[in-house]
Amino acid sequence: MLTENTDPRIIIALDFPDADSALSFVKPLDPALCRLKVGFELFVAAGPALVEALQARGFQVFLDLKFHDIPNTVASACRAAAALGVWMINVHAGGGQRMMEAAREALEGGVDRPLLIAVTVLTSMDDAELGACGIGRGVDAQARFLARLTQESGLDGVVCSAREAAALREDLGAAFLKVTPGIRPRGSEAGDQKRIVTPADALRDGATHLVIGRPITRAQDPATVLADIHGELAAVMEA
Ligand SMILES: O=C(O)c1cc(=O)[nH]c(=O)n1[C@@H]1O[C@H](COP(=O)(O)O)[C@@H](O)[C@H]1O
Repeated sequence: MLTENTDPRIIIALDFPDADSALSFVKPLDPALCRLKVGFELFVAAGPALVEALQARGFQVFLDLKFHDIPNTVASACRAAAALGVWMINVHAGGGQRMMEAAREALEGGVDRPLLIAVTVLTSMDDAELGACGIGRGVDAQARFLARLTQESGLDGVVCSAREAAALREDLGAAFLKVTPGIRPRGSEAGDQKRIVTPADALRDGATHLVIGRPITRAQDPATVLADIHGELAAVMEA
């Protein structure tokens, strides 16, 4: 049997409308082979009870609520998220250094505190879209800039595209987490993602965790797609 008991680097994005569909989806999945990401849609619909139900089934949960507000509000939200016993939480790096430091300080001293990471530039954006928001330096430079700010604020890592992972490994080291959505196995549809990368290339370029949603959640046989991706990653690690 395929196992990766220590630190499954694949995080499945559970973008489902309600608890029942999420729980029936995870039934055939092995918690040794993946973690689960609960985002806005599912958390708004199903709340902390769903997070607890997933944890009771043995899964570690990344609560992806991308907090972005004044420092005091974000710190309180992070404290509330940590109380759920989740594995990872996130904020937007664009909230600034004081906001990120407040988030980190809110988690200090907790037993088994969640990992805290910050979103740099969304993987759905390209240079043109970023430029239209008034940021003309381009996606690569902006992601590097915000990742450095995140490290200086004392966080554990960033959410970025795997396209930026190699540069961030160079800038900030291999241990700084690079959690990469926009992963697309060869032949799967990009959807709304602009900066996509295959699982093998992401790992090769220094992604520490791969967030994968629709290519697994919309597959006919999700457990087989997950096993195939593990096979692709194992080949990179053995090479
Ligand atoms: O923070 C995230 O997880 C995130 C950041 C980002 O820049 N891009 C991004 O796609 N995500 C999330 O990653 C998941 C990607 O899902 P798929 O595009 O279906 O693989 C979604 O749940 C997004 O909310």
